[in-house]
Amino acid sequence: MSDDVIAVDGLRKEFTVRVRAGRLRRTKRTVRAVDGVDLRVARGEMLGYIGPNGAGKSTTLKILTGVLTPSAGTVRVCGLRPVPQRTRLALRIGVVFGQRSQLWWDLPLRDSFDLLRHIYRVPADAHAARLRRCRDLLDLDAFLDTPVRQLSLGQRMRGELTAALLHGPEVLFLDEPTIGLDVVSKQAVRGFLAELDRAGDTTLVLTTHDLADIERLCRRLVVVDHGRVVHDGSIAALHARYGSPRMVVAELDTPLTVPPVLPGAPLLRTEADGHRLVFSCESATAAQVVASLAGLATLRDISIVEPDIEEVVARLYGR
Ligand SMILES: Nc1ncnc2c1ncn2[C@@H]1O[C@H](COP(=O)(O)OP(=O)(O)OP(=O)(O)O)[C@@H](O)[C@H]1O
Repeated sequence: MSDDVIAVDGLRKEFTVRVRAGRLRRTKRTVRAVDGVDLRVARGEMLGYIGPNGAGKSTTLKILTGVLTPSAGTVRVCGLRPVPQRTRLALRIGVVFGQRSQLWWDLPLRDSFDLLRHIYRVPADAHAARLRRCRDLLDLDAFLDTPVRQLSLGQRMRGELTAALLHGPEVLFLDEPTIGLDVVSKQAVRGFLAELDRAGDTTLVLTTHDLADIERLCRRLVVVDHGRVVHDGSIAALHARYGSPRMVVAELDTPLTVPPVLPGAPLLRTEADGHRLVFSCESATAAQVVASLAGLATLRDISIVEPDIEEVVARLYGR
């Protein structure tokens, strides 16, 4: 039996929207938000789900969590059909939607956690152990007794993560969990998710516009655009497929009088009055670039710059 906790085949979702057609008339138009997505996520995987605005990420997450009914295709999460088996599914998944809260606005955070324990009927010792772990890893103690409405966004997000995990879900869905957070809170959230991933018993699906989240957390990246999957694989595979070469930055003792021409590695730019040369390793390896250059100049220092994921993704979205 396969151990996929998420199995999606031929998923489509269409919305009918009314648009103005002249001063008084309105006509209907169909928006295809998800257009034939196939996806398998294995137990314990951590998946980054990214794409430009309007690509269909939130719609897909809403379908996976049973909030929206698909127009076509089959969806199984923990072996369940999300909409018809929504109540059973709720016990097995956790959801953090950056824009929406599952906490009680006027209650202290601690009371929200207590209410959730009753709603999900979590045994007291399991609840206490999970809360203990979240308190430690997310540094909650300073604001556990503060009403939710008085929390900063970063504090609230740490509370949301805890709330989503107290019933011990098998899958955690996170929609933009670091949006709007300051650097410290972002680090806290990322550190916590990395720890959850290391522990290996929770499957994580994360949508984000912050590619640093993806780089730090996800081994697997799914890129969607116009409702379709355009890449599914590692970040390294993304770089390899969309051709973003590494760069070699060479510091020279003395600038060269003629710009060097190296096979397979065009010179991108010259900096520091010719003391620094930047090459792109198009078809040459970094080692070959360094070897060729060493025959032409005295090298003081060499560094290899890995391609920037932002650039690759921007290129991919622009296609
Ligand atoms: N309830 C709705 N009614 C009509 N159209 C909708 C609805 N929800 C989403 N859409 C449309 O479906 C498409 C996909 O939207 P979705 O919110 O899934 O994208 P997204 O990838 O999450 O975008 P973002 O990164 O901006 O959050 C968009 O064109 C959006 O306008």
